[in-house]
Amino acid sequence: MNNDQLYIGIMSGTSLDGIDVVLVDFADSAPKLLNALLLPYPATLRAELATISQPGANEIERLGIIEADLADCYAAAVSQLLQQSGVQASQIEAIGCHGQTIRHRPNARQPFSYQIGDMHRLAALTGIRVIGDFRRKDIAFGGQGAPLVPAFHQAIFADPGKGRCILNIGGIANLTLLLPHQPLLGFDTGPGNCLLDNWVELHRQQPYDAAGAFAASGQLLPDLLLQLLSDPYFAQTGPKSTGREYFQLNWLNQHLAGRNDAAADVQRTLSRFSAGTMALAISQYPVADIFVCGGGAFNPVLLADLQSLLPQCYIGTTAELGVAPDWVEAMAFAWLAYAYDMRIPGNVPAVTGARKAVVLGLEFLPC
Ligand SMILES: Nc1ncnc2c1ncn2[C@@H]1O[C@H](COP(=O)(O)OP(=O)(O)OP(=O)(O)O)[C@@H](O)[C@H]1O
Ligand SMILES: CC(=O)N[C@H]1[C@@H]2OC[C@@H](O2)[C@@H](O)[C@@H]1O[C@H](C)C(=O)O
Repeated sequence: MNNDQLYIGIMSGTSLDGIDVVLVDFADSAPKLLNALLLPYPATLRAELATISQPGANEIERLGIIEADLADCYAAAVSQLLQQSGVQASQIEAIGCHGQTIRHRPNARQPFSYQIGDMHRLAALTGIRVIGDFRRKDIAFGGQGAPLVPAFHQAIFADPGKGRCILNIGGIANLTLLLPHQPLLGFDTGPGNCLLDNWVELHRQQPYDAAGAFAASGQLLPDLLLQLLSDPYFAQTGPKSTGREYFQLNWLNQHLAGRNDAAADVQRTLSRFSAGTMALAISQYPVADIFVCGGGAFNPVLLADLQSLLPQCYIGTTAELGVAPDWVEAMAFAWLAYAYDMRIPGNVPAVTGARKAVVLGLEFLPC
């Protein structure tokens, strides 16, 4: 008899670097990560996604094509994962697929968050049931629709003895506060890598600042730093969430207007700024240990800035808790699919601001 409870999680985040896909077994009380891979986006699709993430012409026509292209890429990632795992599609209970966020407007007159990718097509191509559309139900119940990973972080990373923070540094950074005898909390702190990526792409034609080398070559600009930190988002208390459509080059250029700084100095300052916004948020809570996940875990300049601002905290990565930082978010979406099947609520009202905890997601069948 086979007691496996195999789920696939697919995350394609705000950095637009590609598709993280993981195979997870939920048969035991601790979820087991069996296999994982990153499929980079083809350059043309990445460019299309970056364009459609901002208002532009002919959007509906372009969207239809991009949704199908995305499903094809997700299906290719699933196929590679199954092949390298020696597992058949028929052995998988379901795929939990986040989709690609192209707009997140939780505070609009009519709030919405839009994740694209044709989930019907993904189900048809893989022959596997897909659970998608995780954010809109939380918004329907008055929530921000994000962040959604705190419930999963609590399920696998909670420590009954010590105040723990799980800090995901993706394009946008979000944290989960696992504090003994206190309710689960979490929110988006603001930019993680997104402005660093934008700036290094503009000035060095690189998709990201590998190991923070460009930032390390510059000098901190304290007046610019103070100005960036004055954005009202950072003074707001949670529930709160944000997106790349807000923290992007236009936002930065407004702050740089009338200045003539060296590009490396701006990069140095952006690193300290991202770390500063995270440190400001964490310092409000009794946190002893911080475990970082997401691509920011591979930026030693960013992590050193964070450590210098929070000298009282231990800072490590989730690898120390048994999950490599690259795969935590995709695992969370495998878990959300599992939670859908088990009728476990995926949102946390104290985190998103929703009126109630609800089972998240929508099912797409391959038959
Ligand atoms: N070796 C490295 N050096 C510096 N930065 C890195 C390195 N590897 C990854 N990164 C950063 O991590 C980013 C990717 O992170 P990640 O995949 O966690 O983001 P995401 O999931 O797309 O975003 P989000 O969590 O906001 O949805 C890259 O764009 C880059 O900025
Ligand atoms: C709208 C959206 O896609 N938000 C993402 C983004 O990336 C990080 C941060 O902003 C977080 O709020 C969220 O992703 C994670 C997976 C979440 O929902 O918990």
